[in-house]
Amino acid sequence: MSTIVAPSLLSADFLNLERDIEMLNRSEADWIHLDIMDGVFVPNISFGFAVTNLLKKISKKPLDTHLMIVQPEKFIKEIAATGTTYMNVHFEACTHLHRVVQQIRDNGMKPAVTLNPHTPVSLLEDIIKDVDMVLLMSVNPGFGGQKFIENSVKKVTQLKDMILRQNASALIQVDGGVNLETGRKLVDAGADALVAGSFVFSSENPEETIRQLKAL
Ligand SMILES: O=C(CO)[C@H](O)[C@H](O)COP(=O)(O)O
Ligand SMILES: [Fe+2]
Repeated sequence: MSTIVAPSLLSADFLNLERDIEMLNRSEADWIHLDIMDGVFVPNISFGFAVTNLLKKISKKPLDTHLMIVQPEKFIKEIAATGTTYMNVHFEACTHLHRVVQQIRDNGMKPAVTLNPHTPVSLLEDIIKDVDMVLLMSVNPGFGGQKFIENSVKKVTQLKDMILRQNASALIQVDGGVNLETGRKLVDAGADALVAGSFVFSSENPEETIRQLKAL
């Protein structure tokens, strides 16, 4: 299976969003990654439902929504209405993660849990069989274009071991500072899906960059 590639819209040109979505539609990208930030969980605010509700009209790719917000359970119905496939909630933002995961599934979406760089993979032992994907942050969430944290490669290996040991089926996704060099290390360690923002959108030929990431 080739690597799943989910370009992050955070680095797109917001004055030409339709043009960039059409480029992603033409490309080999598997999903479109949407970064929603609230200015509380992370020190930045990105875009909200006004944008995501328009995207479903023109995106031909499944949506992968990464919620960097406190109390994500408050917005499950609104997120479901955006037509997203994956709803990624942060482990650090959910007191009752098991309940949130169930509610996401009950609302027709695939639940995914996201870990900050400092959160140990071992904390997923009792939830791994209930989620469809784990998103490991390889930068501190909040901004695109940051430097990859090398310790993330070790976390992919640890997570892969846990998934195999428990006979679980969760995909491993990594987000932050992904390029061909860091992507190679992550895929070799067991990553199934890569998110890439600045590397894709600041390249001269984003479609070719997506193709190269998929070939890793
Ligand atoms: O979740 C995110 C930021 O919090 C983004 O998905 C991520 O940073 C992508 O940007 P880049 O590939 O430029 O690091
Ligand atoms: Fe993200």
